[in-house]
Amino acid sequence: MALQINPSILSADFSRLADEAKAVEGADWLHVDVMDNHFVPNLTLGVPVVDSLGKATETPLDCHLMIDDPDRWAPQYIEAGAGSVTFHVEAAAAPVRLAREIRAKGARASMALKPATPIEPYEDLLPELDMLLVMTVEPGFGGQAFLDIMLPKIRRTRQLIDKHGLQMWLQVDGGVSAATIERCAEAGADVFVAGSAVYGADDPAKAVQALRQLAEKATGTPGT
Ligand SMILES: O=C(CO)[C@@H](O)[C@H](O)COP(=O)(O)O
Repeated sequence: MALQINPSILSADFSRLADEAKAVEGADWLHVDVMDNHFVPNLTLGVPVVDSLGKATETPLDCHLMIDDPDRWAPQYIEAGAGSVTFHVEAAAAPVRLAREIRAKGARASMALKPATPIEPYEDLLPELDMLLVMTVEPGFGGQAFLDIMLPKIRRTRQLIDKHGLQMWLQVDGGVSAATIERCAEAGADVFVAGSAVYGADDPAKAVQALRQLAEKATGTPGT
């Protein structure tokens, strides 16, 4: 299991996005939070910004769609350069069809669960996915406190992935920091999104390295 750290640009300075993306080169993916002010009560960015960001950095883009109607919009994010597209199961009309379409267009297909959405009803969908995202805050804003009560869901998701012998990744997002990443890693997460813990640090690249070391220490696993 390779551990990955994905800085979230939600906590970056939006007036200098290209520089902020370059500041974390060496991270595995750049996490891009797309919010529409309908699925979540916040508005961030859309397809044209993803298109520009992809041209400004070598780091692949991990686009997290916190939007209504991802079935309609996801393909446009792939065309704009996203290497991984996460849709929320609570918003998707046809999650299996959407995951297959994302893969067919050449991106990694990922599905997210809000804190109150259980994993168990979606066990049979796991083989259709390259990553499952367990939200560890209510989606919508950076800088929120990590929800400890999500640790059992992370553990149960890891057990289901292993039970089916899948190679898919298990991502956590929200409140991930030096204080919480080890618990997430011990519970079985292998992809860690961190916004304020990276962009709130004096040196974002060093913060990425420090988080990686903590996750590796917790699992005894070398990262990528
Ligand atoms: O999706 C979201 C919030 O909805 C996240 O990606 C946040 O951007 C993470 O920020 P921190 O909690 O790490 O500050």
